[in-house]
Amino acid sequence: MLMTQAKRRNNVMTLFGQIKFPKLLFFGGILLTIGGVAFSLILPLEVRTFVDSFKTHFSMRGVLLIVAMLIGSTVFNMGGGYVLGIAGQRIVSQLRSNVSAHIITLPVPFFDGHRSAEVASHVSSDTEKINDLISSNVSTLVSGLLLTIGSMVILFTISPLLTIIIIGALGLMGLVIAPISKTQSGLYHQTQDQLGKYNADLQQSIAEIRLIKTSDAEPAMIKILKKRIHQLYRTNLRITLLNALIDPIEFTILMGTIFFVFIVGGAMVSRGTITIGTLTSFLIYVFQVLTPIASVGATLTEFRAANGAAQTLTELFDQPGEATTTLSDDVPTTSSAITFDHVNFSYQTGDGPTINDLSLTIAPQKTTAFVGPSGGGKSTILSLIERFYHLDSGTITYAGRNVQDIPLPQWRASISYVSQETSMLFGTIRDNLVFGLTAKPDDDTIKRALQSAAALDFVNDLPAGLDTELAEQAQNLSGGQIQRLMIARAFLRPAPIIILDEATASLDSASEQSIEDAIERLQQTKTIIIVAHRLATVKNANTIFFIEKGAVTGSGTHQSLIATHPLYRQYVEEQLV
Ligand SMILES: Nc1ncnc2c1ncn2[C@@H]1O[C@H](COP(=O)(O)OP(=O)(O)OP(=O)(O)O)[C@@H](O)[C@H]1O
Repeated sequence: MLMTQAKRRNNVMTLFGQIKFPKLLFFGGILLTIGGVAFSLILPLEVRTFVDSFKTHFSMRGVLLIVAMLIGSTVFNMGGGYVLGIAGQRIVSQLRSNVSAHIITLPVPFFDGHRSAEVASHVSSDTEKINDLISSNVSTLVSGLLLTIGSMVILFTISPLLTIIIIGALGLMGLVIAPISKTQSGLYHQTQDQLGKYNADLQQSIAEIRLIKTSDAEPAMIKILKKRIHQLYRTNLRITLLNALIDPIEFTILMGTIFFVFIVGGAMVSRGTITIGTLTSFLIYVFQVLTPIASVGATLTEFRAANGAAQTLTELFDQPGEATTTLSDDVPTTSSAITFDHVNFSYQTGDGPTINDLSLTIAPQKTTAFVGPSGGGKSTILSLIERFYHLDSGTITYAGRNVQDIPLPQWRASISYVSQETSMLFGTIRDNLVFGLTAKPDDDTIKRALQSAAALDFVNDLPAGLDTELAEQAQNLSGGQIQRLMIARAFLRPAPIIILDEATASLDSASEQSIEDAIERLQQTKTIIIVAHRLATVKNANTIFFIEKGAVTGSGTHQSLIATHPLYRQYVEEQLV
């Protein structure tokens, strides 16, 4: 299951609360279906008159009336099905767009706890299940229900005894099918989860294909995938078994009932209680009632499948998203100090605190660096500045104002973030450089940013320049080239704070030097925050904080730390800085 807590409620109806329900289309479709049902209900009465007229004459008028009713019922049912289908598509497309938008607003901790491909698989396949339900099954259910009620009323006026036989058959059908359909529903939910896990593993293996090959892990990965496929196969086998049971059971009950009605009805005809026409019309009603009732089992199963799918989607909607107020002009343009005041923070993994009573000030229009042993909490400090996580206690202030009080979009717009991961999207180099910018810069501005990031030369050398399409994960560029593009992207954002998290790790020394020069120029107007393992990258920083176990164990310039911090000095000696 995507989320752990299953709730007792009608998930499909809860899900409809998330959208603007297309009432006009829905009720229009139902009205047309009712029209179709009305024709189907009158038809057997006309057949009765027609059959009974055989004794005296052959009624051509009767034939024409029956044909007209058949056409009427077909046209109305088609119209009803089509209009309800449109309503279904509207609902599903709204659901898809709402759930996609909601996922994008979910906070970072949600993604720490869920595999992205699993979530994506749920969203696409679960909405498809709702689509199946609305576009095909709602009209079947509505017409089946109306036809059954209408037919039963008419049947009762024709022959209460025969009607009781049919009610008995219906009860039997319900008793047999209800438990099967309930089991099927649970199994459908299970397959959705298993499919999600299989998709996640498959996507991960494709994304990490180089790692798999270099680790000689093909057999192990194939084994994992086969295990997932086997689980899915076993669940689907159980569904297949239940499907195989349902149809013959329904057919036997249907045929048995018709045979029984024939016997009892035949006896009534021979005694003269009813006419042959009445028996014929009765049998047509029986078909009309039992056929939808037989498919009610399948429809209910589909409804349960959709309900299972809807459960995952409602749970997804229940996850609170981050505030996404629209960006106003209130974006800070000048730099101010960022101050951590007794900040404590732990990840939800329960591994204890990652940041311990951290107090420090990042000076405006200066370069501040964080260094220290791996796992010490440097990237976490950056995530806290970005407000990816909530603090356990303490405050982070900007210009004396608690950053929690600054609207999130405004705060994020104040920061250009270059992460350790090579974050490039599909599209051209230009698309990637201007990603997220509301005012699209012209080519000259883009080229200046590329120049500052020491990326202009290689972009110019590409066959299509700025319009070069990037492969998945930008595999057609080198690690250093991607990093330079990410830095250029940060330079293009009009943000007063620039965060570089190991952003220059894969650069050659010439590129690194030109980026250091660019940073020095930027520092006149912006606050630069750098995390780096290579001390050569940070030795010119105005302040360096040495972070160990989530706390500052030393701070100052490169020279002062060499003098005061033995571990820093040891790093310097090891790295020959
Ligand atoms: N998303 C996360 N969920 C749970 N724990 C995390 C998460 N990110 C980091 N941690 C843990 O928090 C601790 C600090 O990690 P962090 O990445 O901040 O360290 P770092 O100093 O930046 O390390 P490095 O220099 O290796 O990048 C580590 O123990 C890490 O395992």
